[in-house]
Amino acid sequence: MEFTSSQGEQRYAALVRVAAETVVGLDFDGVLAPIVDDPSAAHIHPDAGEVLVGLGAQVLAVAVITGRPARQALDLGGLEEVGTAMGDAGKDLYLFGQYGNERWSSTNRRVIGPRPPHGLASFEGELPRVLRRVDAGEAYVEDKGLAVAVHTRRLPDAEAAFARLLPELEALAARHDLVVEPGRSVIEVRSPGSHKGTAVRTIVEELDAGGFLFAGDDLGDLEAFEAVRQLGDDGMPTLLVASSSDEENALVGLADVVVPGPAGVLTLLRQLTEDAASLRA
Ligand SMILES: O=P(O)(O)OC[C@H]1O[C@H](O[C@H]2O[C@H](CO)[C@@H](O)[C@H](O)[C@H]2O)[C@H](O)[C@@H](O)[C@@H]1O
Repeated sequence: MEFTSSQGEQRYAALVRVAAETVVGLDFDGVLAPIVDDPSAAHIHPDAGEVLVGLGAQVLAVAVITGRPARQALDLGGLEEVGTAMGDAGKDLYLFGQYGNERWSSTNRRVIGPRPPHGLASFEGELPRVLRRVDAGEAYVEDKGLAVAVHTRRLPDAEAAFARLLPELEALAARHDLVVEPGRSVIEVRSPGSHKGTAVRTIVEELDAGGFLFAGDDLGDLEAFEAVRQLGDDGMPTLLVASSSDEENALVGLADVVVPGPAGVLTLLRQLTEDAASLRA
């Protein structure tokens, strides 16, 4: 792992000391699951389950905080099983789906969430015409129940299509009281209000956490980074981890540690597990 400064290294050491009170918050795509062309074909890294269960034994809790619908993340990640194994060891796995709009935990195994926002159905009705108008009629449209994600990754010139689409979708979303969440070759349209920073603050308060690690890779993780940085400014030991890629580096300059993709995230979490166990022994 590559610390971005000596302060980052000190933050890691401080977090190890409070591991038993620490919540580890993890994004899903790009952090636990490698990025693939087809969103429905994403899978959690093969080592993730074992790493998360080992980590769970050393920390207060593990929380997956994702833009995915909670049910989808549970299925693509095998997270029900991970939650069961953590539960057997007396620890909990938490899942915040759709940017904090949905919740699931290994103790309460139901996905809880709101109804779709007013305006989403009419937005979807107008979407095909807008896509065709900017020559993006072939974009993959992911219906997420509470949101819609327009993916450009599989279009011939994904970057140009993204640039043409963003202002159009911002305008259409605004007309339907919705907001856009741009990401890696994706523009998501959803209700305003909730974001990953809200999820971070919620779990800190609920569990009375004494430390926080968050790992992210994309623009949708910025609010979580801001929330964790605020916790750090207020005196809590924290660590911000950027899972790096060639396509998005917005988090790199804000992170304490930069790691190469999901494999790098898991290496760091293994190290944290070992260091926390050694200190406790
Ligand atoms: O918050 P996350 O867990 O990072 O979820 C954000 C979005 O991830 C998914 O899209 C991303 O991953 C796909 C599969 O690797 C990739 O094809 C796409 O280009 C990425 O943007 C997911 O499809 C979205 O619904 C999530 O909101």
